[in-house]
Amino acid sequence: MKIQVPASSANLGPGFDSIGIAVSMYLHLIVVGPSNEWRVDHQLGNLPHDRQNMIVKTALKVAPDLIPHHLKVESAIPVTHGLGSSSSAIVAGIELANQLAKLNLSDETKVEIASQIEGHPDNVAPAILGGLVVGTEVNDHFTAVKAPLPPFDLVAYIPAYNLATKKARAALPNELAYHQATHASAVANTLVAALFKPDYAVAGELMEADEFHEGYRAALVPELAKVREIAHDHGAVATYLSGAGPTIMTLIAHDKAAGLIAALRNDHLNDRIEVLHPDQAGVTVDK
Ligand SMILES: Nc1ncnc2c1ncn2[C@@H]1O[C@H](COP(=O)(O)OP(=O)(O)OP(=O)(O)O)[C@@H](O)[C@H]1O
Ligand SMILES: N[C@@H](CCO)C(=O)O
Repeated sequence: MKIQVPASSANLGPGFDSIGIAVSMYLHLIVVGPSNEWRVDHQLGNLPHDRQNMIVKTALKVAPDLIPHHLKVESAIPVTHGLGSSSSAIVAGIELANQLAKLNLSDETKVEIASQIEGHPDNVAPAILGGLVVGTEVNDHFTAVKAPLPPFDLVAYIPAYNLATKKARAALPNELAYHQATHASAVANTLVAALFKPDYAVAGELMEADEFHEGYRAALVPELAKVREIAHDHGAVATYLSGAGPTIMTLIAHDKAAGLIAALRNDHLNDRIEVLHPDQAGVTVDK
């Protein structure tokens, strides 16, 4: 059995902790078979190979009586880079439990469980449902609503350095002044309206008008301003900090992506670049 989970790009500017899009970069979890102990083969650096691995821990949270299995993880999603690697691992763990214990979980239940574990739905909901998703917690449960799929390429500029979500969240203030909070929220509300209409000229402007997090994180990702400036010159829809960073995501028409990449290279922005597409399927299982 093979479980496929997409990476995801959260926030899209002001949609902090609530908006995210699934993208065409994948984690594959291969279930080799039952084993004496949990064993996770992977080439993802220092992550655990035993039951301490986040995928196994999540599966056991959902189905505590699962017998140990030998698993293989093949993932193109860089860890601690703002492409939702932890969410993809959590979603893989939930689906592993779902399949092995035959739980028949609904998408809504998977979103609820994953959001409870991750704390917010912006990465896990698109990783489960696919596409562009807006969600939040209210009255002790999570709600996620799918928006129209943006018809753009997503050019991911992926700096080599890691940026743990914990560190990027520590850069945020504890409080926002009332007038600032209401304005930041109004920008986000209008962005959501534009994404559902859809009106991508309006959405693009609002995606770059975040007041919740990007300003506080700018010093941690110095490339953001430069990439955004070059993207403007090449007709991009918008550039934003993907999740907690350091990946910088640019939404751009397919026929303009190559010109943007050439310009980034010309300006000595030499890090890894991936041209991604929205993933529509979310988590899938190949039995
Ligand atoms: N394939 C994986 N298997 C097991 N654990 C993983 C895997 N990928 C990520 N993790 C766990 O998730 C942690 C990284 O989570 P973190 O939230 O800091 O980064 P991210 O999810 O890549 O970025 P962001 O949330 O900003 O998109 C790792 O340190 C590890 O504990
Ligand atoms: N919304 C989250 C995404 C990473 O978990 C953040 O920006 O911190």
